[in-house]
Amino acid sequence: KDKGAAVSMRKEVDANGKTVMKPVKKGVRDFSFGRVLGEGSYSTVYLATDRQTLKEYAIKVLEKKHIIKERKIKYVNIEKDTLNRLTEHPGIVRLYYTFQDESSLYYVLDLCNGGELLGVLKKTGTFDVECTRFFGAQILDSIEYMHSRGVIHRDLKPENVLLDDQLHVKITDFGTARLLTDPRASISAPSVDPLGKGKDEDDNRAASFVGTAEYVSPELLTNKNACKASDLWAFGCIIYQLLAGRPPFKAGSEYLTFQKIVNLEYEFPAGFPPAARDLVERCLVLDPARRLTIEHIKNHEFFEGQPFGKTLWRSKAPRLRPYV
Ligand SMILES: C[C@@H](Nc1nc2c(c3cc(-c4cn[nH]c4)ccc13)C(=O)N=C/C2=C\CC1CC1)C(C)(C)C
Repeated sequence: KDKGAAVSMRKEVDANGKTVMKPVKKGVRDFSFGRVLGEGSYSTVYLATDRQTLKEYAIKVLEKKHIIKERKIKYVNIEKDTLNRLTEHPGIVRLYYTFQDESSLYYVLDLCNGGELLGVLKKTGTFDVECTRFFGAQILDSIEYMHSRGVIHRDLKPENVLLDDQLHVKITDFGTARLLTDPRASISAPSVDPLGKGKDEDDNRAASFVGTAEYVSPELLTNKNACKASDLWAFGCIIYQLLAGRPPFKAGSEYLTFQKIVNLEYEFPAGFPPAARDLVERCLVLDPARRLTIEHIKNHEFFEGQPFGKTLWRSKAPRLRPYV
């Protein structure tokens, strides 16, 4: 049964003549579908307009046949459970409702008109310190919320950071997230797991899943277990990339990229801002237990004077300027 908030109600008379209100389930016919916004490996995201309210949404469509054939049912359920867990934060793309027809599943979500952060970065090449602080603070605030709800994203990268029409951040793509069974579980370092069996509900996925090469944390490559600190490794890679215009670890093949990561082989371009350099160096630490925590990052010199929490999400985006 699809959860998700029913938005409109209708009157019905029940068996003993009493008038009762019933939620009306939205369906495909309630939307007019527009252009394709993005294509995932198992999904297509369309622009869509609600015919009653004329409100615009993004609708992610997943083909049931394809999901079953590719044995991705677990990923689909993880994504939906994650989206249903992460409901009230401005930095997380919001799931309004879901429905299905005989061929597909439909998720009705926030429309992020600014597209992917990677796309915006490619236009200016790099971001200056002010822009990097603005986007970095929002990504960090969103990671803090995810972790507080027992969610590890595991595949954070500029393609998965979307922007709304105020250029505010919306984190997306939770199919590869790891849901901690006990949300209060503070897995700050990978659980020691000598038998490599994995401990929680997604142990076989934990063992098998690896994120996008350039942003994968060393612990995921060495002992297969991602932890909350893995998202902060990715955060360090993203801060580096916003200022440098390219990720810190990039080689001709995935294998060579992995080698650079586990050997911590990267260097800063000349003129890289010193405070940002110090922050990145303290996030890109091989031992997850020694990596900066979210609290430390918020108090780091690079974010000096940067408001977090509600003020952050009300502030206007700075003009996008390259870091020259
Ligand atoms: C990362 C994702 N790309 C995208 N996912 C979403 C978009 C989105 C929008 C544009 C866009 C808008 N204007 N111009 C471009 C380009 C790519 C998008 C959106 O608006 N709302 C929710 C989305 C995703 C929700 C997520 C829970 C599944 C992939 C490539 C996987 C399809």
